[in-house]
Amino acid sequence: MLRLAIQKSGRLSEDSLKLIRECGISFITSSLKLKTESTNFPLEILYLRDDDIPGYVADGVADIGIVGENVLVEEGMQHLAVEQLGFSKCRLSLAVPKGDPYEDISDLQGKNIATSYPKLLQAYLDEKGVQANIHTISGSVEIAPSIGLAEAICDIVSSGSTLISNGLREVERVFKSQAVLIANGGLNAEKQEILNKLLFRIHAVQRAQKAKYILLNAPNEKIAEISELLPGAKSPSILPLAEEGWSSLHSVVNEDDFWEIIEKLKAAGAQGILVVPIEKMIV
Ligand SMILES: Nc1ncnc2c1ncn2[C@@H]1O[C@H](COP(=O)(O)OP(=O)(O)OP(=O)(O)O)[C@@H](O)[C@H]1O
Ligand SMILES: O=P(O)(O)OC[C@H]1O[C@H](OP(=O)(O)OP(=O)(O)O)[C@H](O)[C@@H]1O
Ligand SMILES: [Mg+2]
Repeated sequence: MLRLAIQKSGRLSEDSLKLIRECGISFITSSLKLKTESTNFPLEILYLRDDDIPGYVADGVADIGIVGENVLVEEGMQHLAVEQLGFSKCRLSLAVPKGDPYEDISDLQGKNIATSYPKLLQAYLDEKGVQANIHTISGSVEIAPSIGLAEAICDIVSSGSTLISNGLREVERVFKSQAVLIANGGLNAEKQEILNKLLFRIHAVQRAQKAKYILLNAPNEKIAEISELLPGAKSPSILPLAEEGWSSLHSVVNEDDFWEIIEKLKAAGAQGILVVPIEKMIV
């Protein structure tokens, strides 16, 4: 049985559980139970505070975990990282009160900065050759300037709405983060095999998230031109339609460029274009 540590409640929780479920792994959740076993995969899930996850994985209390890269690097545990998971994307940024005449990082020389990430911030300031006083606080960092605790803050930003609500302006991006899967380096062969199976499923889910299945109708004389626009997994499937002289083409397109491809397909004579999500994708 492999032990997975995930955040009990917070910004990582929902998507961590969603990923495990999309891998076809079933388990029963209850807000009171801090440990559950999957009913169809050799996995036990521990629900923890995110800050504790890297330490537990390093000590072998948990075998694997899901945590933000910001926490992992802050705790000096980046060697545990297995791979990025593509959710809980955010950045660690410096911000000052919006009326502050900030021009560049040298304006923070000798200032007080409140943060929950003193090591990441110190590394950034060192790199820029700036000396400042770092005040470590564990939460509600955005309040610090308005209560006279610091002239600037360094905290997690995603949409930026918390900064705006607190009259702050983002001035420097210190670190880019997303959720990452971490693992203990000394897993035995049995646990490593379970992890490999889990990774195989995660990759199938991730590939599917980036891809769309596309179906369209085209006159036969346009098939070659349209096929060129549809790289697909190999090459498009072509099926004859009941109507003479027409075919249906099926393929896979990348989410990032499908709008552009669709414009080109229409211009090339494609009709009845359908784009549908893919649940799993194995190559
Ligand atoms: N607004 C956000 N958007 C996207 N990701 C975020 C956001 N805020 C934080 N994160 C990411 O999610 C992780 C967990 O954030 P959260 O705010 O839930 O942590 P926390 O309050 O320290 O939780 P815990 O109670 O488990 O200690 C952060 O370390 C960061 O990687
Ligand atoms: O840029 P935004 O989209 O506004 O997000 C940023 C906020 O999100 C996180 O806090 P969260 O809401 O998770 O609360 P917390 O302080 O309890 O961690 C983070 O600490 C910021 O305060
Ligand atoms: Mg925390």
